[in-house]
Amino acid sequence: MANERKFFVGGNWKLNGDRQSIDGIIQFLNAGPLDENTEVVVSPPAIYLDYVKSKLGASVATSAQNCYKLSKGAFTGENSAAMAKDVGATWVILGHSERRHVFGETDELIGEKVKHVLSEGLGVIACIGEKLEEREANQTNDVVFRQTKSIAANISDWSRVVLAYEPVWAIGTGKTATPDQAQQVHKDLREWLAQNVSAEVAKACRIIYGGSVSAGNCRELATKGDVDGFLVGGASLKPDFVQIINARKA
Ligand SMILES: O=C[C@H](O)COP(=O)(O)O
Repeated sequence: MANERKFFVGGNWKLNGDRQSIDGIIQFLNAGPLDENTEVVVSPPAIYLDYVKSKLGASVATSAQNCYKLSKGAFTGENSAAMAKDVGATWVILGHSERRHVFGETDELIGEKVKHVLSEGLGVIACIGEKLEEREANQTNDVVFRQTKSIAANISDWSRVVLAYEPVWAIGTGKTATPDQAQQVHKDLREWLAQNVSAEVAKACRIIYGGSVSAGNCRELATKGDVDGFLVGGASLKPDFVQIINARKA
């Protein structure tokens, strides 16, 4: 069933890239061609945000991979949304599973960051997702609803939020959720939004999938009615990313 949500594809480069490899990524992105019906965002390491923005064509936006909950101060090693905005970024990824599980970020801190980033005028790609043991214990919805609840409590403007469902067991493992598994969670999340936020937000909010998305599996995933795009890790560093951006193109 067609809907009015614009397909959204983000490339999360994680802790990868140097000027030489980044030049290669910029080259294939600028060459495209990229489906104009897809909103495209790339998220380089913060150190390269300015460089990437200065070289990319205007149709691709940039995002920070994280930021602190305040705009400045004595917080050695952190970056802020204000700084990302200053170098042209329009989005920040928050709550990525690596932030949650490698760096110990809590639902509470992620909620505070969501609130802060929106107050700075940027968009938020808010990530949620269950671990393998949680899925096996039938706790997937409990986990993603709990994570979404603490994000939702801090959202002042849903038009600047994209929800990224990324099952932890599928990230970087080559083990993708099946299109039906992804669709089921996305549908359940949309129902949660309808019941806990509003029918309008549930209808308009993009819910994107992340976890071993590739040129080979993106088209089938993209046929699912509640899959509104992707957050891509490893494959966003390769020319395959163009095929993923174009997953809905005939
Ligand atoms: O943010 C992206 C996700 O962590 C997915 O990464 P991946 O495509 O390498 O599995």
